[in-house]
This record gives sequence, structure tokens and C-alpha cells, in this order.
Amino acid sequence: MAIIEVNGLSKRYGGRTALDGVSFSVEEGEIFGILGPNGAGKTTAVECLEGLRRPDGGTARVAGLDPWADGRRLHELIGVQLQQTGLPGSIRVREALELYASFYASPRDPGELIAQWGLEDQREARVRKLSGGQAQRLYIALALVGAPRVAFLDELTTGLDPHARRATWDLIRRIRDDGVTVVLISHFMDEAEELCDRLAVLDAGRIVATGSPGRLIEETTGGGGRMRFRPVDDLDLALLAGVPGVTDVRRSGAYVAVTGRGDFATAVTSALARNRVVVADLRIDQRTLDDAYLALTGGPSARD
Ligand SMILES: Nc1ncnc2c1ncn2[C@@H]1O[C@H](COP(=O)(O)OP(=O)(O)OP(=O)(O)O)[C@@H](O)[C@H]1O
Repeated sequence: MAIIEVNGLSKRYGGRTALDGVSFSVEEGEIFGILGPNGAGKTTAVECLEGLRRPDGGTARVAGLDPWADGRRLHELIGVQLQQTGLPGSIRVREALELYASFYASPRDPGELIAQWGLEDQREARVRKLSGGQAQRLYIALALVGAPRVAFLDELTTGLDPHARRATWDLIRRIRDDGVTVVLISHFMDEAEELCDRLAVLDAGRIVATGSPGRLIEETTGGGGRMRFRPVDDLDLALLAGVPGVTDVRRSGAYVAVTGRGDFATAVTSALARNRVVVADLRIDQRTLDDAYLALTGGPSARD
């Protein structure tokens, strides 16, 4: 069942179009990613869903409510991750959670959230003393204190080290496993590929693709990728050129590079085995969401 439905949403700021007829839906219990370059309209779309901005056209429904008209009721159903500057630095972790819990009719127990998010040792610490990872966990815990049905998380792992990022991903999966729908704005393709059940790619106020990461990669790039190896035995390249899915075969010094679509790598390894060609230093690079994103938005994701 769709918990979020967006149809033809549009929003202008003065003469600038931020959203231009955006439609998508989010199923209950999924992790849904909203991706796109800077200025694509991601924040505007999410702010319309949170009831913070009034769209100029189209409709948005979150758990059946119109976010703008039913803001008060919506507030009980959604959790929004604050930006890092949203709390006074002198407040303590426990106090912040208790304060936020007081805004809701049926909040979660702050002590339970402190334990779940690994903040026991920081319970009485002031927010300004927290490390980046601890602060991030607190901000996510604050988004969950109202026991929301939908959590909106923005730029989740910006500034975190690789261990902390992975730990955060595990926790986000746990939120989803608890039945909370997660809407994630992210600039990180690896994060979206790893976490999102489905995603929407926005570019210049329009949706350019929606679907699971796997489907977007397949549809946009044809899937597949590139493999590279060093043949130990003699290899006639014509042998590989005819293998299903292979689009290019070339020699590069002692190596052979093969590019292909779909499951070409399995077909190539079978062809090599059938012809008793032994290879060394085999490396296979599958297409990633980054490749799909670049193709969809027509520019490097590094510009984000
Ligand atoms: N309050 C505002 N007033 C005027 N223009 C705005 C306002 N907020 C956003 N915009 C413009 O609307 C467009 C969409 O902005 P938005 O912040 O929604 O994009 P975004 O995808 O979230 O970008 P980023 O990745 O940089 O956060 C941009 O051109 C932006 O400059």
C-alpha cells in the first residue's frame, strides 16, 4: 500500500521552477531514496511532504493526509531529521530526547532510543561535545522519538567516516525492519544503492527515473560492466567477440579488457573455460548506480 502519493506536484519560487509536475509513490515499509544534483528540487519536494511548503499545483498525500491542510495530524505521523544546527549545543542528549518526546501524544521512551542508538555513554553529554557519528545518531533518534510511520532523513552520512557510515546504514535498515517507512535524500550513490528499495531521480524539477537501484542500473546502462584479465594461454580475441552480451573486446598490453551488457561476465568465463584458456588477475567491475545516475542527470555526481 502506498503511504506517500505525489501527483503532478509543482512549486515555483518567484520566477524559478523548483518542481515541475513531479509524481511518485512510496510503499509502506520501504526505504525510498530521492536523488538528484544540487538544485534539482529534492528539498522542496520533501518539504512539501512534511507540510513545510505549500505546492503551487498537484497533490501530495502522506498516510492519506494533505500535508499542508492537515499539518497538525501529520506531525504525529512523521519524523524529520534536523540539520546539525537545529539544537542548542548546551542541551544534553537525554534532555533533547525528553524535550522532543514532550511534543508528541504517544512518544517512544527516550531511554530506549538512547540504548538503541548506542548513546548510553553520552546520555548526560552536551550536544556540542558529541562526535560527528554520535551527533548523527542523536539526530536520527530525535526523528524517531514521536514513533513516526514515516521518517524523512536528509544527507544521512555526510561527514561520517566509513565505519560510522556502515553502522548508520545498519541502523536505517533496523528502522525499516521496525515497520517505519524511510524517505532518504542522499547525494551518495553507494548509499542509495546499498539502502534503498526504490528511488526517484530528480533533475531540474522533474523526475527522470524511478525504480529499484537494480532496475535503474539495468535500464539506464544495460547492466553489465567491464572485465579485465591476463590470459596465461594464447587467446584469439575473436573467440570472445561472439559471446552473447559482449560489446567490446580489446587488448591492452598483457591484459584483455571486455565490456558487455547483462550477464556477459558469466558467458565470457564459460567461453574461456570451454576453450581451456587460463586467465590470471581477473577483475570484474559491474555497473553501479553512479553510472546510471551520471547517464540520467547528464553530469558527474561529483558536482553535488
Ligand atoms: N526559499 C527559496 N527561495 C527561492 N528559491 C529557492 C528556495 N528554495 C530553493 N530554491 C530554488 O529552487 C530550486 C530547488 O531547490 P532545492 O533546495 O529544492 O533543491 P535540492 O535538490 O534540495 O538541492 P541541494 O541538493 O542543493 O540541497 C533551486 O533552484 C533553488 O535555488
